[in-house]
Amino acid sequence: MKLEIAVLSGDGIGPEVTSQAVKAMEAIAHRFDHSFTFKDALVGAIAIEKTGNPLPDKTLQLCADTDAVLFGAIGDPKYDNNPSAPVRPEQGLLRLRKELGLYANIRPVKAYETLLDKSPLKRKIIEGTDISIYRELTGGIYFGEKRLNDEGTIASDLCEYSKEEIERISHLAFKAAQKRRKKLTLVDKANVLESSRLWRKVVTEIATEYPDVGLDFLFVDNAAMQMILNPSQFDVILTENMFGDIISDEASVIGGSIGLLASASVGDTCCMFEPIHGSYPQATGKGIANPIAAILSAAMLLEHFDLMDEANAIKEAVEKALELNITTPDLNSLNPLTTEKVGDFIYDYILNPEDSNINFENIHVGQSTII
Ligand SMILES: NC(=O)c1ccc[n+]([C@@H]2O[C@H](COP(=O)([O-])OP(=O)(O)OC[C@H]3O[C@@H](n4cnc5c(N)ncnc54)[C@H](O)[C@@H]3O)[C@@H](O)[C@H]2O)c1
Ligand SMILES: CC(C)[C@H](C(=O)O)[C@@H](O)C(=O)O
Ligand SMILES: [Mg+2]
Repeated sequence: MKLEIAVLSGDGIGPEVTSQAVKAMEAIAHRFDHSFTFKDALVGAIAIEKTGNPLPDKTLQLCADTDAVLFGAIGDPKYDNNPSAPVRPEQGLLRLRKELGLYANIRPVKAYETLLDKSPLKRKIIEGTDISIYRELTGGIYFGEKRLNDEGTIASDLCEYSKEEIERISHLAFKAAQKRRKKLTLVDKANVLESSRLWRKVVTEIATEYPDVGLDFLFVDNAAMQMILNPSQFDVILTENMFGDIISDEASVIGGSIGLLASASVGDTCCMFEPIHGSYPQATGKGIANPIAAILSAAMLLEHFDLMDEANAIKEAVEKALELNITTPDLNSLNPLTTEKVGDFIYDYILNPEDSNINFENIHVGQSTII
């Protein structure tokens, strides 16, 4: 298959982890005889620095013209520490999602067998956890009208949803549940918010079209607690934009690191694949960022194009790396590897999964001098 992919590495650790994802895709192209072309473009703080715009027209055009977007991360303390900065890197990401119509953000959360003892949560609580979070991505409080009065003393962000916005992602979530364990949990705040009451009404109506899927509801505050107390009860979680942002970072604790959580953002015509983490500025250039979230985002890209064997080849390489403890310091404080070395191992394993010559011992040599 021929695919043209826009690569938006962004800021902080974005370029370090995205280059490992590109590398994994190059190994896939080689092994399965595909032609993947990668085209770099600016986004985020680096784009502001170079062009004054967090999402230059050229970048947006490239994303619209290519088959898929591989996104790294955006964000810089320069803007985080200056609340009144007139232009912000995050605006680039939000506009990109909106302009490409990426209304559904799918965030898988999994407790890997080999990492059960690395999570701060107890093994018996997280064992078997396999959740797919469907986060609405182009509506809600993120995109509602924002106001600040002239005195700068009163501010508001409008949380608005239309029936159509709720319907389109709900159908995707129900269809996903049908292929999984047939359970869908709507996470909302319907005891307080009018917008959540509309979500409940619309989702309840749509549920009649999917009689094989069990639907339940959970208030977001309770959901936050259940995620830690009993995460394996969840199958598909459907939720609005901000609740999905928050509970997915929380859910990343189950797997052991946010550096493992990938995502796919899809709409009717475009698609983008991004780790759920941010630009982790403290780690920039240190080689300590976990590249697996970015690499698994590339696997989600392949799945999107029905390249299932290819996606599985990436997932198997990742699982092998985790099994052999070939991981960055977030998962391996004693004998960590650099971002690049983890990427190298995954690259080699994709190319030669059967090759017993991949020297697992050597890969750890000299680590203390690298990190
Ligand atoms: N999609 C995105 O581009 C995105 C997402 C979240 C935050 N941000 C931006 O990133 C900047 C920093 O935000 P933040 O510190 O709140 O969130 P962050 O996700 O960048 O980092 C939070 C913590 O998560 C851990 N972490 C994150 N990525 C990791 C990785 N690959 N490997 C290992 N550990 C990892 C680190 O412990 C880090 O301190 C901000 O400017 C924010 O707006 C961007
Ligand atoms: C950086 C920010 C705008 C973004 C979001 O809130 O969607 C991030 O937290 C994410 O999860 O992708
Ligand atoms: Mg987030």
